[in-house]
Amino acid sequence: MPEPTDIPSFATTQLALLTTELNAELAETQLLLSSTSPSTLARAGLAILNLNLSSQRTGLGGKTVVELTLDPAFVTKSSGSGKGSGSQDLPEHGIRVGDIVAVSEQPAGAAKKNEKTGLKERGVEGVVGKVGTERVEVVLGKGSGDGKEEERMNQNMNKLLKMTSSEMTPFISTLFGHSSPTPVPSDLSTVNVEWIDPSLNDSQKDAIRFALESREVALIHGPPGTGKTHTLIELILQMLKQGLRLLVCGPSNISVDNIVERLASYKVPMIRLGHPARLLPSVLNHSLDVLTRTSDAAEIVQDIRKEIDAKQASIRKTRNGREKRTIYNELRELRKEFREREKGCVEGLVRSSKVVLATLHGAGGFHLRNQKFDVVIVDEASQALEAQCWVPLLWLKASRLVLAGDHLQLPPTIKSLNSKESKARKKEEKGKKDGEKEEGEGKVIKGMTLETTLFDRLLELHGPSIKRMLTTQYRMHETIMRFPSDELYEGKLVAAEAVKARLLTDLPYEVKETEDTKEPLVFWDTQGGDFPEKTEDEEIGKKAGKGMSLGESKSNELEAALVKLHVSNLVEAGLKPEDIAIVTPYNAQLAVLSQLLKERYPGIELGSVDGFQGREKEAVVVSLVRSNAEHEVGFLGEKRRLNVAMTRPKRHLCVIGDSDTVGRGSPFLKRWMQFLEDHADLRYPNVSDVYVDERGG
Ligand SMILES: Nc1ncnc2c1ncn2[C@@H]1O[C@H](COP(=O)(O)OP(=O)(O)OP(=O)(O)O)[C@@H](O)[C@H]1O
Repeated sequence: MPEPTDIPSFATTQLALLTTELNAELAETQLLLSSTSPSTLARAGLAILNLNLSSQRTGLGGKTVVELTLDPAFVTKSSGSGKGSGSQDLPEHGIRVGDIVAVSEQPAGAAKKNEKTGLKERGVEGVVGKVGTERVEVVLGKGSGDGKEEERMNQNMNKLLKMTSSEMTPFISTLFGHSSPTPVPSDLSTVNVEWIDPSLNDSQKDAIRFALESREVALIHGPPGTGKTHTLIELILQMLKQGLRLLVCGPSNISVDNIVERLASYKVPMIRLGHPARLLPSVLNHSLDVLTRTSDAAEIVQDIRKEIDAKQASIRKTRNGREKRTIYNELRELRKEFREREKGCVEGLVRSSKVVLATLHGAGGFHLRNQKFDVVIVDEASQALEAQCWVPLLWLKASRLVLAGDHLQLPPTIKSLNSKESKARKKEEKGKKDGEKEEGEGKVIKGMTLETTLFDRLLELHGPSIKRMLTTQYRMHETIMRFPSDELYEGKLVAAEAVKARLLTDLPYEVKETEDTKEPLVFWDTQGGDFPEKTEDEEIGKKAGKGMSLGESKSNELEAALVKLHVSNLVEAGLKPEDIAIVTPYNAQLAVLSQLLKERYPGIELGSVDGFQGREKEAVVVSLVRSNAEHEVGFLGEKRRLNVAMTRPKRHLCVIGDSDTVGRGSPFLKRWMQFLEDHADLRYPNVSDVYVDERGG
């Protein structure tokens, strides 16, 4: 077993890494805002220009909501639909509900001509509440409610840094490897559980029993399609039956909402903390903001609200100055009481709640101050920064933890991994002698990055005995599953009966049998150098700035033409474009593919591998892009990225790439290329194939 982690050193390292990361993020946004004009941002879908404030109201939680529509004076041919009534369709943009945005004054007149200098004024921050064809609604105020994410993570790491030995609970000691978790018997089949969901499979039941028996920490390892969330729902229900109080978290709002939605069907009374504009509409009824207005306890708060409204109306009727002043004084008192009662109501609601759900960051908010939970459960834990996980753990003095995730898919996205600052920091680390400490600090742990998650670290510290893996997968055809299972999951994955032999031709609508639709796995091998890659500066923020990067990227136009050929063959056979996704690791290739396909097949989904994690489709085409004489594969070399790419499809996976370049990238890639050669339906395309198609279609 590896050495226990020195806590001050861990905290010092995390603090340094978090600072580097924050600086990298700031630098990227700064660069974008200072070097890019508003109109360029708008072209990239990152801004909407020429908006007017059309209305303003008070929304949920007393937050100000502004509605923005296109200024009729600025309507251009490409935007408005000319309905005449003043409202016009907004131009194409990539702004979505839940995005954090700034509403700022647009440079006018002479300033507009000089707009190359970019948007210096950041404006008012808010969260997008609604997006319509003609209007956007923004809920003003800070996105995450209270406090910046970075500040909260830093506070927690500082707390760890200064932790005294009396504060070191057995739980924290286990999390750093200073003690081992209380052993759980390896055979749990005798543990008696009355299952609420009878359809659970054996590995899911085993994982739940394991988590129920564990005292400090349990990991539930859920490879692609194995029903990780499904398992967590049963675990939550079982823990509630045992009378435990639970805090359920995830790194993103969507990961939390996903659980709220599924728990709701079991009528579990629960509270979802978080900014209402960032929650799915289906979970709003469980949100603290709404419950504060609708629950029984809220009635007494509402009574005062009515009184305030009535008093306010009476001011308008009063001419007498003295009377007015009296009413103002009364109003002030009423408002104070309103705030106190609302606070009491909120506290009461949270205190009486057996399950509270929030993002990891949200769990550090003031609503949960001094709250005690028996177990903290974190879904998608391998997508969360470790410092994020410490927010609920330290703030709520947790003593028992369940993490669900898959450390063999992509970790959280880190911007600073290759930044200048991070390189400088590494150099500085190198200069210091091993074990050298600054006064009052821990030493910096070499080789630690923010990509190392709590899930990874715990596995490394305590070994596989602290986890249980789910092994039946409900997504992929057996042939698609084989390689990732053998390479990454010890060959343990089993395809569920219902999915293991499913083909495109078995879809509930008619798909003709062709040489493509009858194959679960197709490989177009472009080896030979006729399909070369190209290096280009990545376009900014294609599609809503997701995966926005200013670095250089790779594309491969001929390979993109092959993608188009394959897609058109599938569609010709009857497959709906909505059932097809194309994924590629390179944003520049995404742009090329988008131009080639989006207009002809609007329903098709195009995405980066990183952006497609967590998703699935009936048919997936993977464009590998790299093809060069030097056999360079760049970040294709990352196993976890390839794992995500190859485990998205249900019935059909088509890989397009140059086995000669890709196969020399790493032993893993070599084995994958060999596997495809042995098990996929192989095609060796000629450049003329795609040229013919281009002329013909
Ligand atoms: N025991 C089961 N029997 C039948 N279907 C199941 C079972 N467990 C999970 N599934 C199905 O498998 C699919 C994936 O489950 P779920 O959405 O819970 O997984 P996830 O953990 O959220 O996703 P992933 O496994 O991709 O991370 C769902 O369609 C779910 O209905």
